[in-house]
Amino acid sequence: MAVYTHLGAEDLARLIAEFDVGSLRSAKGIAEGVSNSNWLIETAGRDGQGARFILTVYEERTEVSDLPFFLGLMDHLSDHACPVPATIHDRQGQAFRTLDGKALALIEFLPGVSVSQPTQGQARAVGAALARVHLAGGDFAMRRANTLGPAGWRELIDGCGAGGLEGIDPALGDLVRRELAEIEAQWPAGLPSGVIHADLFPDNVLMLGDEVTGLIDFYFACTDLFAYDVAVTHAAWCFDATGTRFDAALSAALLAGYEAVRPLSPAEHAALPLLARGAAMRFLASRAYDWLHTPDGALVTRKDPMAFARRLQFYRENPGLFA
Ligand SMILES: Nc1ncnc2c1ncn2[C@@H]1O[C@H](COP(=O)(O)OP(=O)(O)OP(=O)(O)O)[C@@H](O)[C@H]1O
Ligand SMILES: N[C@@H](CCO)C(=O)O
Repeated sequence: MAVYTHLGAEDLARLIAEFDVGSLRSAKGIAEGVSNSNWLIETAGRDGQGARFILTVYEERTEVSDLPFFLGLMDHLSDHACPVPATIHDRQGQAFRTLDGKALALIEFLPGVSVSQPTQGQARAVGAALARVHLAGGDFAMRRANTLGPAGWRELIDGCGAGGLEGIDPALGDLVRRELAEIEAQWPAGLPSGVIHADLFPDNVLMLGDEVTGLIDFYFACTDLFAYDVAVTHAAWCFDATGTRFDAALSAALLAGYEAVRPLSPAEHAALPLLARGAAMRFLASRAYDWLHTPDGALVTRKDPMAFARRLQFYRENPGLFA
């Protein structure tokens, strides 16, 4: 359950009074999510008709110094007609506050649910929404380096320690070392870049039918290659949860949706096979690290690194996939 911080009723009421959203009516902890603590907040609203918000308390994984980028980007994309929640600024105009040493933000509530078995129509809509984010980020002034690019993957893998990967699966160490070296050596330079989401998994997309109603969780967003973001989204959407079954129809729909809004250049197309191996490596590395470092008895469910080792192998064995 992802509510790591305890906030009493009085704390919450005092906190909500710092925003012009009406008085607190209810607050319920949200079980989904692993990084931060989230509550669904109901208030009287400015007009007394009721209003809903998400309250996020940022835990260790989110650097407070990155919040101006993340929250500024959400506001920017929301202003540019992307389905992204805006942040509610407090009465002093601040996008985030601190309480007991932790940063927190009040965020617009968006309707919709996260799908677990996407349809082609939904994959197409997600591709189009991603392309809109890439275009709308064009005049966002702030930059943030991708801390989970190739150098960050190597750090995570090194952090798994001698024999760590083999403890997860006997063949994992060899696969990762060989792939990491190849991906690093061939990583493309000079492709179009800008603001990317970098973690657009189904659980970070809210949908109603085929409509994308919310893109959330911008806490890995950064400045990097657009085509890498396409590859991340491809790896996240086009396989079953175990990474065993690739769905070619979802893949075609996702890419067609993206290209209907922002066509990929020939160089971006050519780079996709390698970028997809990189995307699989990114989640394999963070999941393997977490797998080995999450204490027994922790409240969060560890995510299976092998689901991305299988994707990595699939991308490696099918370089013609994006042709
Ligand atoms: N703006 C929003 N509108 C509606 N629901 C939201 C919104 N933001 C978050 N949620 C709900 O809260 C849940 C947890 O949010 P989120 O995924 O951002 O948590 P997290 O712990 O930061 O993420 P992660 O698990 O990816 O690290 C989501 O699955 C969604 O149900
Ligand atoms: N979306 C990621 C978690 C955030 O990095 C995963 O499924 O591993």
